[in-house]
Amino acid sequence: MIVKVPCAVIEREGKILAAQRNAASSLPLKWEFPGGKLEENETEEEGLIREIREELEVEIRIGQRLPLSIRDDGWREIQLVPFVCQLLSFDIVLTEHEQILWLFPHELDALDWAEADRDVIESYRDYLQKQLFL
Ligand SMILES: Nc1nc2c([nH]c(=O)n2[C@H]2C[C@H](O)[C@@H](COP(=O)(O)OP(=O)(O)OP(=O)(O)O)O2)c(=O)[nH]1
Repeated sequence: MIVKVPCAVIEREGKILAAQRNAASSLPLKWEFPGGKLEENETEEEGLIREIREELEVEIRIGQRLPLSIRDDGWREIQLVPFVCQLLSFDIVLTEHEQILWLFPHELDALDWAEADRDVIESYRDYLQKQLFL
């Protein structure tokens, strides 16, 4: 079974939003990019906008799609689909996460990320590097 999970690399003033999963979830207290599994007949973008509304109660604008990061759970393959995003509203309310942090790209490594997210961080840094030469 393949499970697609769009997630948001949300940028603001050069920092990125990192979110800590709650203690009762799968991957308890691991850090992740907010997002979640798609519902039936949803596009990746629709699902991501819905999940961010549910989890953070804010609106986003979706930008560049980054490469998939795949994690094999044994019984399912999680395909993390990261998108670089901007906030369109700013009053974040946490409904599911333990906490969030805004960190500069070089600070991200210090957190205990969900395994699949390490590749996302790498892809994001590659993306930033390319932006410099546009
Ligand atoms: N949203 C999100 N999920 C991630 C990331 N990295 C990562 O391995 N995952 C995993 C955790 C979950 O197993 C799945 C996302 O599922 P979800 O957020 O919609 O719901 P869930 O905790 O109820 O999922 P589940 O494992 O209980 O099925 O993807 C990430 O950066 N963001």
